[in-house]
Amino acid sequence: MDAVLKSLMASAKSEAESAVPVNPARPSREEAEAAVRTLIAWAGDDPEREGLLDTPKRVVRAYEELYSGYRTSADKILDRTFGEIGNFDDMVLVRDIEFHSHCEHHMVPFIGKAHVAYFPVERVVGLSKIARIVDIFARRLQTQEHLTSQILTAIDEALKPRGVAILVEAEHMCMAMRGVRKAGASTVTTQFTGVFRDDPQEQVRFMSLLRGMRP
Ligand SMILES: Nc1nc2c(ncn2[C@@H]2O[C@H](COP(=O)(O)OP(=O)(O)OP(=O)(O)O)[C@@H](O)[C@H]2O)c(=O)[nH]1
Ligand SMILES: [Zn+2]
Repeated sequence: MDAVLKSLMASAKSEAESAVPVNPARPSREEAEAAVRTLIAWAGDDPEREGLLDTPKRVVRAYEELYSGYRTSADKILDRTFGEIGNFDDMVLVRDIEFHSHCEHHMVPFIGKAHVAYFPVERVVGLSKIARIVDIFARRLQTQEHLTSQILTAIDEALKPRGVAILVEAEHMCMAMRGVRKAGASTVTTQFTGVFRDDPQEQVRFMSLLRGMRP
């Protein structure tokens, strides 16, 4: 295997875990565009025809956005917290955080919603930051399980709350558009820490709040 590719793969692995992803072996934009031209030709079309001439540029720009999570640190997002919460010591739940990610097996989208709850200790984080954390990890190559645990761990480590609960539901296009072709099948993953893990009653409350009071 080519050395650049090898080091790319090694750094991509460490990036997925680290707070500030760094990839010293990142290919140039021109190399990325050339790779898109190769894939177009391999699919069977002519990359030189008019309609496809600008496509490699567009695809690389789209990748910049879809995979922007490799260049953002979850720690930075969560480092601003607010202390004026009075006597509040109960669950904060952010429901229905929609996300788009790409499965690391086929690089096709999986699309769904994340629901995240935590029990703050003295300080809370801005609600939008929970959604930003979901986006950071969603905008990487993922499995749904890894996405679920990365979001949970980032919140758990940064806020040190009494507990974190997460439920992710998604439809995987690799199952809908190709392979087994089961459109409409959804995958649900959950993970709990602290009081959510230790107290089944809190898991029940989390699940009922997810279902309850829908507009
Ligand atoms: N656990 C898990 N599996 C996933 C996820 N996204 C895709 N997959 C599965 O990854 C598996 C890859 O299986 P392979 O047998 O290596 O690849 P494949 O021959 O393309 O598999 P098929 O999709 O069954 O055609 C498939 O079963 C996918 O459904 C995910 O987020 N989590
Ligand atoms: Zn897949």
